[in-house]
Amino acid sequence: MTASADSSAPAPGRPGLELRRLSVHFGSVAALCRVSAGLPAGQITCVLGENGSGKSTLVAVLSGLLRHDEGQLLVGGEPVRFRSPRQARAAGIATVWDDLAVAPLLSIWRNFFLGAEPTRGSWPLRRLDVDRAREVTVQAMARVGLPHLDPDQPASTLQAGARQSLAVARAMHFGARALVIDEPLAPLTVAQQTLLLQTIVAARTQGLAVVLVTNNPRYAHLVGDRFLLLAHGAVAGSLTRDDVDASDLMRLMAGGDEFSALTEALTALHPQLGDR
Ligand SMILES: Nc1ncnc2c1ncn2[C@@H]1O[C@H](COP(=O)(O)OP(=O)(O)OP(=O)(O)O)[C@@H](O)[C@H]1O
Repeated sequence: MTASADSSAPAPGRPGLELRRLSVHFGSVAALCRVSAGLPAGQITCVLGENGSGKSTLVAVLSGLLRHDEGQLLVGGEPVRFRSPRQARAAGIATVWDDLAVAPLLSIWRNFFLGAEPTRGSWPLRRLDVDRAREVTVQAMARVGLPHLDPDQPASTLQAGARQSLAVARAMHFGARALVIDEPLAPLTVAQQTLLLQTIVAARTQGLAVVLVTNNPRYAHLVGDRFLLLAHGAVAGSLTRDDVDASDLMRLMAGGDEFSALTEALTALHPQLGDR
């Protein structure tokens, strides 16, 4: 499997997420200002923008760390306002953080289940089904591009990229409807990036709504189906893969006036686009 976008039809999934005129303020600063966007199931939506454009704020809202103060976040068509990350997870939104919370000394399979281990037998003789846990972990990791993994290795032996894959495999196994990935800040090797992209594509193929926050347009263009461009907390463009190529995205990301001018030019070229 390559890291390029997979054109095969995604598996039918549950409805994705939608933002409707969603705003978040910090005092007088509008970190997000009336942002409307669909984040559909079975598609990878890349959120792009300069520093301070509102990307982290969007991740915080989706993952339940921050509450929006105006507008709506719809999950499967239902408006929600999360009070905690636990509520976001319960609604099926899995967030993969850069500084991923893995328990480094625990085995990979322990990290995979973290409190949801399979058991066998019935009470009072119920006990952990370690063989099953190992088997499920190996299968789930293979689905995201890491076959033949030793599930007994400590999670600390996984490299960056593979640690994100573990979190994604876990989210897919436990039935998440959406996956939010904040691009790793640490530089990844080409192999690590390829693995992460494979993992993201696997989640899309399983029908999850994938939201990938990145500063890297080339990276985004490799896998993205849709591109949500933020500038100063507002939507500066909402484009599909057919509307832009990698160099358009790169120029859009170049910043400042060029960013706005090119967004306007692209929007004019595609009158059906704009603030969707
Ligand atoms: N806790 C906060 N208190 C006050 N202002 C904040 C807070 N968090 C973010 N902001 C402001 O909200 C705006 C959006 O910030 P945000 O961190 O979401 O942008 P970003 O696109 O993620 O930037 P970066 O790529 O640098 O992380 C910025 O103007 C920022 O200064």
